[in-house]
Amino acid sequence: MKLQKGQIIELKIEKIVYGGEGLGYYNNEFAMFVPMSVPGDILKVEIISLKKTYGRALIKSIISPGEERISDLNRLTFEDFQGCDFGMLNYESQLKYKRDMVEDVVRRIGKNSIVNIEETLGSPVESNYRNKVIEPFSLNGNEIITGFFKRKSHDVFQVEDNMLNSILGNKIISKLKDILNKKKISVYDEKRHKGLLRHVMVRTNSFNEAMLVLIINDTKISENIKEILKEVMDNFKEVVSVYVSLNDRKTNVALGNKNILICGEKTIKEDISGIHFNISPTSFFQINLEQTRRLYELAISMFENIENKNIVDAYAGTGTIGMILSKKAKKVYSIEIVESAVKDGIKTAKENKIENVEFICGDVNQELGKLIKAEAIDSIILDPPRKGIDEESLLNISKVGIKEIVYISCNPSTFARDIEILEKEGYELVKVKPVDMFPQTSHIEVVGRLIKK
Ligand SMILES: C[S@@+](CC[C@H](N)C(=O)[O-])C[C@H]1O[C@@H](n2cnc3c(N)ncnc32)[C@H](O)[C@@H]1O
Repeated sequence: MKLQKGQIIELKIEKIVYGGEGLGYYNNEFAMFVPMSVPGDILKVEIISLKKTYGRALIKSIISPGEERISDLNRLTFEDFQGCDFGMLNYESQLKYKRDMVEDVVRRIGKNSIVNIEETLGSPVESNYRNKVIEPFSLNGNEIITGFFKRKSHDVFQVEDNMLNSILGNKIISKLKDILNKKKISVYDEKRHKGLLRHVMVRTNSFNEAMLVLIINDTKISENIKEILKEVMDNFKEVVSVYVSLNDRKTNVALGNKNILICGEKTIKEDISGIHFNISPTSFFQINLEQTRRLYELAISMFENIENKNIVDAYAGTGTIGMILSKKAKKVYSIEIVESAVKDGIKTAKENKIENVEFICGDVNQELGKLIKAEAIDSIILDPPRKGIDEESLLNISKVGIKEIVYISCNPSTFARDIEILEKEGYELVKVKPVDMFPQTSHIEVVGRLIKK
């Protein structure tokens, strides 16, 4: 029988593939990918798309659950459980499949069949770990809501007490929504490019403090909006910093170019390794604090010896790794493209009396080549965004013969691609450790050590 979109079929899930979806074969031959499914599941699924050789389907009901499925089946909405596309798996299995995904890309894309992929380092905190929450506004009838975009769409679904967000973040957003609903503020409609409320962002820290950023489609801030934000601040002594971000562009990027402090502090603080870091609204900061401490410790332990070494921290963010390294290294050069992050880093270095870190504000693709030609660099740590590293930068590192590289990546595919380039240049990948920064999701961080042969 020819399959059709909308058809409901029975399917047994065989495995989880890279990207996190389950895979089953209809009639033992036609590949069907199913989000939030678990190997061993026998399911009723509805086909939502069909290609020549494969299709995608959503779970309608579970006939018999796979062994690794969590017992609380009621928690699941089947399509996308609170943005937790691995929320249906028990935690141990999440770690196992994440390791397998890293192995898959290192072997397939990185063409490395030798290196041992270690077990995933699990997170000590499995829920409510996000110290940054950013949610789009939407309307449900007349009610202002915030939440998640449905898969492959811009429709928003609301989640009460989201299980990834910090608990304080959830409370602040909930209060803000109450006030906005009372005041009947308009919500941004991206098709018409009209309406005010675009996103809300809340950063929280380990001192139980919060930064609130309201992102609006406007070029100025009305008194009404200022009053609303002050009311939120009056309700939460934890809120130490309030911003409005003006974003009147037609864009998917949440934060605008102008971020205006309404009240409180310019930055929120966080402590890692006894250093108090400063974080502005637009600066990158790792979202799972407890696991970040372990990630940094692991990455730094992968250097053979940092004492008296000159080290580059490329893609430095607010300078976290570089400043921890600077406790033992001779000198650290931190390269970062976002100006606010560099400013935060310079402020942190000053406040913590760190004098052997030099910040370079610019694009790694240009600045790294210049720096390593000018200075004798012993080692480098790379922590790029998802798209990975420009090939020219990798070739530059190799040309000057830097002996050891520690590479942190939040995207194993681009990590594997870059590793292959470095291996062709005479580097050997000697250690790979997946680190779970994002429990309940299929995202996985990976740290690798490379040495020049
Ligand atoms: C994954 S974050 C890592 C930040 C930092 N190492 C940390 O752990 O907080 C990547 C950083 O690279 C920066 N970035 C992205 N593209 C860049 C480029 N071409 N040159 C320099 N920095 C870049 C981003 O702004 C972000 O701060």
